[in-house]
Amino acid sequence: MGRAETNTIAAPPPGSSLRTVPLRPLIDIAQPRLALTIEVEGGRPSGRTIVHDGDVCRIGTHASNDLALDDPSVSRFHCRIIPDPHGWRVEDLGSLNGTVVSNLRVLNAVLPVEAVIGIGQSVIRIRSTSTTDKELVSVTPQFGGLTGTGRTMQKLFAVLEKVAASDINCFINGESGTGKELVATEIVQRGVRADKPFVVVDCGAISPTLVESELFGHVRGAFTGADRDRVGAFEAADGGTVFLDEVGELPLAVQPKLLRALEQREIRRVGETKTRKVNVRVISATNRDLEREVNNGSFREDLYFRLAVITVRVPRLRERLEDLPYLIRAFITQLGAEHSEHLFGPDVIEELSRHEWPGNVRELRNFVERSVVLQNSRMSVIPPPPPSVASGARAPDVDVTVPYKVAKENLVDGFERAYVRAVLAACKGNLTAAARMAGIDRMYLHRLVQKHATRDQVSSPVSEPSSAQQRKPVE
Ligand SMILES: Nc1ncnc2c1ncn2[C@@H]1O[C@H](COP(=O)(O)OP(=O)(O)OP(=O)(O)O)[C@@H](O)[C@H]1O
Repeated sequence: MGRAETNTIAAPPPGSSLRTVPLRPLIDIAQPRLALTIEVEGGRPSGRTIVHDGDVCRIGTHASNDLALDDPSVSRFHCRIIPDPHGWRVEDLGSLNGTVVSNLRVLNAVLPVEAVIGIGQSVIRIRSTSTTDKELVSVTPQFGGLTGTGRTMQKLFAVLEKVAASDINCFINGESGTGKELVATEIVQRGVRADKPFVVVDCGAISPTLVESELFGHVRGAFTGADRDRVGAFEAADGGTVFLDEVGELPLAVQPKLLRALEQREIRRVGETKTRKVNVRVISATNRDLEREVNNGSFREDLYFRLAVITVRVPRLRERLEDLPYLIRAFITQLGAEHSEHLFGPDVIEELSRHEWPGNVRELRNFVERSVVLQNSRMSVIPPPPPSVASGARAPDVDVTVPYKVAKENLVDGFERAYVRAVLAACKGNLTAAARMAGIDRMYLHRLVQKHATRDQVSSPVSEPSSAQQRKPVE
């Protein structure tokens, strides 16, 4: 099992299976390293060099970047360089003047070991290496409810330990199903506010007109249907923590009010003039690219910095395939299905490591559950992912003879109907499983189903286990 004990490679080593993975694996602590030499900065010759160890390297004019450039033609958050199974990848963040590699403007490109990139009037030479002090250290694959053995997850656990010990606002970024909510829960449970209220608000599952009331409450008569006073999430969590899930969905109109709550530590219920003091820690998460949204003006920069005093990035499952056997073992234990370990032999792990996992750990968990139930772990039993998880979705056709608002409503309507139908079909009509797969609140999915009357059209029987939902918008 020697090869199973290092995980600088992405895929689980050949021959690994649940029976053969060590309980305390070893990781190679050598870090990927970038040397960035700024040859030209804002049109002027420079020559300064910075060395960046580890994860994502962010470049732009804002001081919070790993490489902050003095160049007015560079965007605040211009691009980032990300470690990737093929080396390093440069990703443009919707910058105004673009990112150029080998005379080509690129949105997303894998870099050679040595590359020159042009952004604005700056030129940066990038060389990738890795730190030389290789050493193998033993790691615990578990951090509370989070399983992860690879270098990225072990680094994440170390960061979470520090974030939990502090009381600052924290922003969690990662694709859907990577474990952001679990990360938030670990931070809270290990922090000083562990025994205080923890209120979850799923900003993506609330109608935009109701978000303000969900966050800050309202008084009777504030709007049609407000027939009694209502406490919002911030008041309900006083002394504790508010978790703003899908914070990227927060309407622009509500953003200044959230900023005020964070800066002044006071809120105002909708329909009321007096303010109320609150003492709340805010943890927020999104699978959207907030730096890109700041660049294009759909998310306020000042709010972003208030929320993201520290940013925690949760890696995609694809970036940490060495964790597959450990995750599967954890899910099997949670299911009490140890008798099904035989379903995940080396050939199955090998097959799973070739899958893209667009739904990340949630998709893997669903797969393990289904495999245990069906006693079949072949990939062919995985239904195709619902439409939203495809990242490179094609831009829709637009009809400019229809007013913008109507065209948008029609489009959203069609998307909702298609999504609900696909996710229910994928989960054989099980509403709770479908809500979990879609990453939305079950009640919200239920409302969508009613709105589009889609459930009747799903051929499989609908089952609704009575298990309580873990995540609800505040009541
Ligand atoms: N590292 C992990 N170890 C064990 N289980 C995990 C891990 N990451 C995610 N999961 C499981 O995967 C599922 C999805 O996790 P979670 O809801 O935290 O993801 P998320 O990133 O918040 O998703 P979304 O953005 O769609 O809300 C949950 O069942 C969770 O328990």
